[in-house]
Amino acid sequence: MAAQRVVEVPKAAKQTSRVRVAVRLRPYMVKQDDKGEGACVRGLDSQTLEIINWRNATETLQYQFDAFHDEQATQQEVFLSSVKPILPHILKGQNASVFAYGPTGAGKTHTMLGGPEQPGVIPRAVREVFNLVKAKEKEDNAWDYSISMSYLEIYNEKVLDLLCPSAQDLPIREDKDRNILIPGLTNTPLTSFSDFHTQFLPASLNRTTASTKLNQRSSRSHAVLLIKVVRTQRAVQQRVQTGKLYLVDLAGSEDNRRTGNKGIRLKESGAINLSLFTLSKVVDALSTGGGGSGRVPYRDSKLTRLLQDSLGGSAHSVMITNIAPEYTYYFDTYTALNFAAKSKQVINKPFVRETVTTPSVQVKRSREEQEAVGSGEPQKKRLNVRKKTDPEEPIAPAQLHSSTDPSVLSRLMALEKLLMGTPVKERLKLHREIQELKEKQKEFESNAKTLEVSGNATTGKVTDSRLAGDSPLFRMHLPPLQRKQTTAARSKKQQAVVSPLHVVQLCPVVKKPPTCPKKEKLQVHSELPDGKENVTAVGWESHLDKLVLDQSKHKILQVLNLGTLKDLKGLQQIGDKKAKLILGWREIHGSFTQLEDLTQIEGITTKRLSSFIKANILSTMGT
Ligand SMILES: Nc1ncnc2c1ncn2[C@@H]1O[C@H](COP(=O)(O)OP(=O)(O)OP(=O)(O)O)[C@@H](O)[C@H]1O
Repeated sequence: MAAQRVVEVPKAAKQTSRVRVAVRLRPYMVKQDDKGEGACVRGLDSQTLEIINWRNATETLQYQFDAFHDEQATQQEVFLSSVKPILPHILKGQNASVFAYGPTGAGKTHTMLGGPEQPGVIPRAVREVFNLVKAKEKEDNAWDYSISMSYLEIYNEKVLDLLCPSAQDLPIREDKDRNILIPGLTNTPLTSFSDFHTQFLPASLNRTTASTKLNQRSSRSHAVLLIKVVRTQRAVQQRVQTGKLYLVDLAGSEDNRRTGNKGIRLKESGAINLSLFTLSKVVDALSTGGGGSGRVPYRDSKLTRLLQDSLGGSAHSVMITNIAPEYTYYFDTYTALNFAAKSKQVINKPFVRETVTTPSVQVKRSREEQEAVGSGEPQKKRLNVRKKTDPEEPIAPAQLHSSTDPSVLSRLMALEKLLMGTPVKERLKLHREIQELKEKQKEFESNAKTLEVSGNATTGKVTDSRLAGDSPLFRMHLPPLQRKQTTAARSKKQQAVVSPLHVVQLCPVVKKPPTCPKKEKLQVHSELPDGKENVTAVGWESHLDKLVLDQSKHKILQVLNLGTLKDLKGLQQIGDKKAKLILGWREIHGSFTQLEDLTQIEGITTKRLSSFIKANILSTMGT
């Protein structure tokens, strides 16, 4: 019978570890922004960046992360500051993960993979793992180390083995100790870095990529490289520790109006956006302590299921959010920054994965080993008995790293969304709730400020304008970040800094006449009786600033693609029947690429569509 026991985890290893978040801004690419409007985002220092506030082009929103890498940052700098520090953990039986997140074309693959001239995080990290193992072996010969790799992609919700491309969709399983396993996935032993190179490069070519309007070689899948380090003690009573390093290049979040995706690209895009949406829900749940319900929706997509160990699980995680400076990317950048800010609240609980076996007794192989088909895994007898963790257990509340309470902010954002499509009489109620949340937020900010003053708040997210005068950032005398040739009215207030998710009244920059079109809004009815179309005045859009108009349309599209039945019914001119038809359409076709797709729904003609768009946009303005 096998003798086994889980070794007591050292106290230090039980410490929680926050997901580190770095943001990398890629250089400006003129081609992608023919209008030459300049950058909409820029760095202020090694942790802080600012982006123009879409609600008021004369203001900027400021974010602070663990690291900010500007457009000049080299691959080496990104690696040294954001990735290298977490690697030693995997030699101690802990998990680590690095994943690149961001809109399509913002530089994720460049960061993770790079090229022969500028190798990215993946080759650098693997080389470093070999260096660390070598140094350990020299320092102490009581342990044997072995390194192996697996490489897979998640494409259209299928798990495909990149080291064995003929393999079919692989299942993701969980063993009794809550370890995530992929039976049948190739696990190749590595003897040196050049060995890795030989295996990895051809496998990378198996990854699914295609050309979209925004990126000639756009990754259409999430690529996950797994480097496993197993160390075995040479003593009679063998201790075996297994550490895993996940290096993940996520597919880009996509706005199909801009990617120009159609057909198969559109289907891929639906799968990509769905899994990234689930990822954001997981992060949301983790950063708000399980959203109150204690359930983290890891199982809702293959990506999150696989990353279960890397987010809120047992790993030391680093998320590198890639962003692009061009105006065309503005809303993607804004969304990515808010997602990244949320990820900072996720707390991981690292622990050592160690087993002890008595070699004289025949050892029963663990399920993981049994399932590692053709793995060529180190042949040492070992059991991966891991300390039991419950990935769906309620999460400890996140530490206060920010002057912005994430739960309040999420709720505010959700309310804003709701407000957009709520009939006038119901808005009063929502307004009241928003007021209350604002109060709560104010209170939270003042608490955070007190913490900052006492030197505790070292990694806050957003700088409040009231703190701006004290901030070193404002001693830099940078010229205001403004869109070139903007149609926005100039305000007397220059470079004010606001908390990004404050609910501010959305008032369009009006060209002529200079008033908000409130009256027109009042003529909008909530749902038109069948057959009677409310044909609205021509040219109303010309009164609104294009940025505001685009943002409003984007918001409507978000509700159409992500909203529940209730959210959909909250939209102007959408009743129960149409809301259900929209849900049905989504089931079959995936996401709406543009609002015009609504005409594919029974009963929505072009005229009705324009009436619908107008009603919903104007109702937002009137709040
Ligand atoms: N820091 C950088 N320095 C120089 N070029 C960069 C940088 N980041 C990205 N690029 C270039 O920008 C283009 C798009 O980058 P990349 O393919 O890495 O984007 P991506 O985020 O992986 O996109 P997708 O999600 O569509 O795969 C590439 O030509 C890449 O070489």
